[in-house]
Amino acid sequence: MINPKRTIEIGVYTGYSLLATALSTPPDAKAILLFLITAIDPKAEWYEIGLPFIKRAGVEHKIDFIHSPALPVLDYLLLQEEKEGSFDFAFVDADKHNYGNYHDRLMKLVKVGGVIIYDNVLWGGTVANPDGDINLPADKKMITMMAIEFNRRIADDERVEICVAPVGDGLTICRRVS
Ligand SMILES: C[S@@+](CC[C@H](N)C(=O)[O-])C[C@H]1O[C@@H](n2cnc3c(N)ncnc32)[C@H](O)[C@@H]1O
Repeated sequence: MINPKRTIEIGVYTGYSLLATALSTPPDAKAILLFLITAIDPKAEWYEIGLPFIKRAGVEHKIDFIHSPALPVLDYLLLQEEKEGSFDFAFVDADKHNYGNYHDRLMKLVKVGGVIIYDNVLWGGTVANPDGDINLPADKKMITMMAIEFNRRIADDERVEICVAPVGDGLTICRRVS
């Protein structure tokens, strides 16, 4: 849809969504031999499990895997003026309590017209009825409340147009419009 060339992946795990992104970057990306996808996760051992499949798919050269929590990496990218507005796409599927912090940074890193997707925004459906399951453990309930707050915040953010896709655990597709 947006023909992404430079992308950010926050939360890699074994690289399932990363591989999908890598396969969807344009074929000419291969010719210019640049790292196109900045993929960030503090657990390198999980990425290494998926890496053979990424190699087999012939897209490893497109990926700059950064073994770190995402926030300091995003802040480092923002120190480089040329990185502002330089990304076409970001996929966020990591620690839920930082989604708001990621949004603040990604709104500077992703260009106007670019897309950010946030995963797990429905949090098992609990966002629709946070008091519905009294057996929900406290840590899960806390994430429910964070997801509600994040969803409200994104809905009120005039810099983006959003669409919540009720697939899987809920994806918010967010297009930067200003
Ligand atoms: C649900 S998994 C990601 C799944 C992946 N997107 C996929 O489709 O296979 C969440 C990942 O977020 C990572 N994570 C947790 N805290 C993080 C942080 N502060 N910064 C970046 N990644 C983080 C975890 O290590 C884990 O690999």
